[in-house]
Amino acid sequence: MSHNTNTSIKSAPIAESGPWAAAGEHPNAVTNRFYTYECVQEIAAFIQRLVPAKPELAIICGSGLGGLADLIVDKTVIPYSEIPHFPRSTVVGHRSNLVFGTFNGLNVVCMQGRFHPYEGYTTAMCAFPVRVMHMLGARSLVVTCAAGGLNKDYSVGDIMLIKDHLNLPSFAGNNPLIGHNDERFGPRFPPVGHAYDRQYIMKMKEIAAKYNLQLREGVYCGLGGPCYETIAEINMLRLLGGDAVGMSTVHEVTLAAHCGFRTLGIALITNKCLSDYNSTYEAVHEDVIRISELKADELQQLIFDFVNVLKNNDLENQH
Ligand SMILES: O=P(O)(O)O[C@H]1O[C@H](CO)[C@@H](O)[C@H]1O
Ligand code: HPA
Repeated sequence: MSHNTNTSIKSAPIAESGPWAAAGEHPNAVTNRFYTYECVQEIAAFIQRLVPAKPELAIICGSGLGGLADLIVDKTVIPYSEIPHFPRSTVVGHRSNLVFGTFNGLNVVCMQGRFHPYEGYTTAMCAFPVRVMHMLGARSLVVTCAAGGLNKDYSVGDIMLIKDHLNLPSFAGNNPLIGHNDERFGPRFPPVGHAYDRQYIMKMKEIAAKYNLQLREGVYCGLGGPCYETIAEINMLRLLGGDAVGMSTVHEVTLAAHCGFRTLGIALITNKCLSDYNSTYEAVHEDVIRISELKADELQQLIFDFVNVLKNNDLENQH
């Protein structure tokens, strides 16, 4: 009896790679769950051979917001599939390219497509490109995402600057920094209370004011997904102080804070989170993409102008 059980486990190494990986059919068929410092170095060296110019700003594009990368000039586009050890984006609205070039005159690296835990990647795998971009030389990060509006004052299409986050997977022991800490990346116990740079937030508000645009400022709740929230969960997140909810960003910003990035987080409110049991509305990804694409120009303009702040070094406490 026990012999048979062992035999069947051996022939289907689920813990290693999953049955789909054995068949080689699933895009997430990855077995390496951790990226060592040496692995990040290998990836950075590979990229540097293709793109010698040092990026100063890293940008991560959220769902439906990848059009920003198309505005980069003198571009080098490296598909994730051509970068050693890189995962692939599998979600509609996320392309799978690392794009280098200049944006408003500044050297940038842009993730045109991100990775989410619900795609089957660990949070460490989802976030590790942040370390690659840091190793390439970037010290400022702009993270964008689509999010549901928990705050009842918010409307669809609002742009929310993220002032803080609730990393809910981390509450359940799912933090990208779990495991061996390589001090070359950052400290074992990193502070994250100021993960979202206050000066960047203030500068972005000033920029928006020039366009008579009122930006929201709030707390982003990061969940694992892929289900949108139940009504009870929406009510709970509101009680916890959440203003917007999504399935990304928090693990990326955690690694960014760990390695010392200054980060600006921008959430586009693509749908309202309704807590009325009589309402028939449900969030759907098609709406998320549609609203993101509708508002992309506005967001791109704000980030374009924000680059002037970085170029002119128009900041205090630059570290
Ligand atoms: O956070 P981004 O990648 O913008 O995407 C958001 O949109 C998807 C749900 O519609 C989820 O992946 C959620 O996190
Ligand atoms: N919930 C979670 N993630 C999201 C949502 C939402 O309502 N909208 C866009 N991404």
